[in-house]
Amino acid sequence: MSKPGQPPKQETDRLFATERRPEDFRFDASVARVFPDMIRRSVPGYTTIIPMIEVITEQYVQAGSHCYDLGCSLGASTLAMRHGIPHADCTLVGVDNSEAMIERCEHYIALDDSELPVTLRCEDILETELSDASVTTLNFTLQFVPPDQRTDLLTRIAQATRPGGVLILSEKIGFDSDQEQDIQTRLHHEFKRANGYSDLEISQKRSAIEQVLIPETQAAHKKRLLAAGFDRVLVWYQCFNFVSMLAIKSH
Ligand SMILES: Nc1ncnc2c1ncn2[C@@H]1O[C@H](C[S@+](CC[C@H]([NH3+])C(=O)[O-])CC(=O)[O-])[C@@H](O)[C@H]1O
Ligand SMILES: O=C(O)C(=O)Cc1ccccc1
Repeated sequence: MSKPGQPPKQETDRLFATERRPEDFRFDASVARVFPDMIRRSVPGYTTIIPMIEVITEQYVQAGSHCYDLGCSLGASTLAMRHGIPHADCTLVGVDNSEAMIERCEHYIALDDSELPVTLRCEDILETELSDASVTTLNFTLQFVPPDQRTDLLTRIAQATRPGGVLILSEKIGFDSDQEQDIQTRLHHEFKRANGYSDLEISQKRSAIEQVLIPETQAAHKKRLLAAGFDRVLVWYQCFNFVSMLAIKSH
């Protein structure tokens, strides 16, 4: 790994460029090494969503509260939250169960010049302790949690959230209409092609994530967020089949 003060070495994502045996996608060391390049070239809107997480955090963070970034990977959303928190008495916690991600994330946090302390936990977000929260982020993480465990997690988040607090939830979504599903999937694949991915890379990645990234419709997400204890849910961003929602707990 890199020395303190130096950024971890980042590589271009070529993980699916040559023929591989079919295997489920995992957040291991080879993914962590290419992750900034992979997510920027694969998720339409990611480069807009990250700076907006700072703006939303600034709007909803409360003095003396806890802020959580669940599934923080290398800390892009964690750092956006950090820059949006003006209170020195807030606690910011990043959680990810991939050791390779957390290890590299520590370096990025150390290189950032904000003074707010960040606690990183290498833990399962289904088990991590949550309390007294004002802003929680699930930036493209819930999609990797098995669907039958999503309600429990969102209920725990809602219960831990103060009145007036929020959850920022970004997800790859699915559509009820097969026609819309086909159009949005095609546009997403065109986005990847425009970013230099080949047809082989697109199709091998698609097979690798099929069993681990389970999209749901926007309606299913809204319904679950309300059932979990949030009072208002709105979509603040959509690009093709990728959306970001804001779930708000009333005062
Ligand atoms: N049960 C779990 N417990 C803990 N971590 C988990 C779990 N399941 C998945 N993860 C972690 O969630 C992260 C999802 S990536 C988030 C991007 C980041 N938010 C960003 O804004 O750059 C999104 C993507 O790759 O599409 C990975 O680091 C997993 O290890
Ligand atoms: O690459 C894709 O096709 C995606 O749907 C997004 C993605 C981004 C990073 C890891 C897994 C999935």
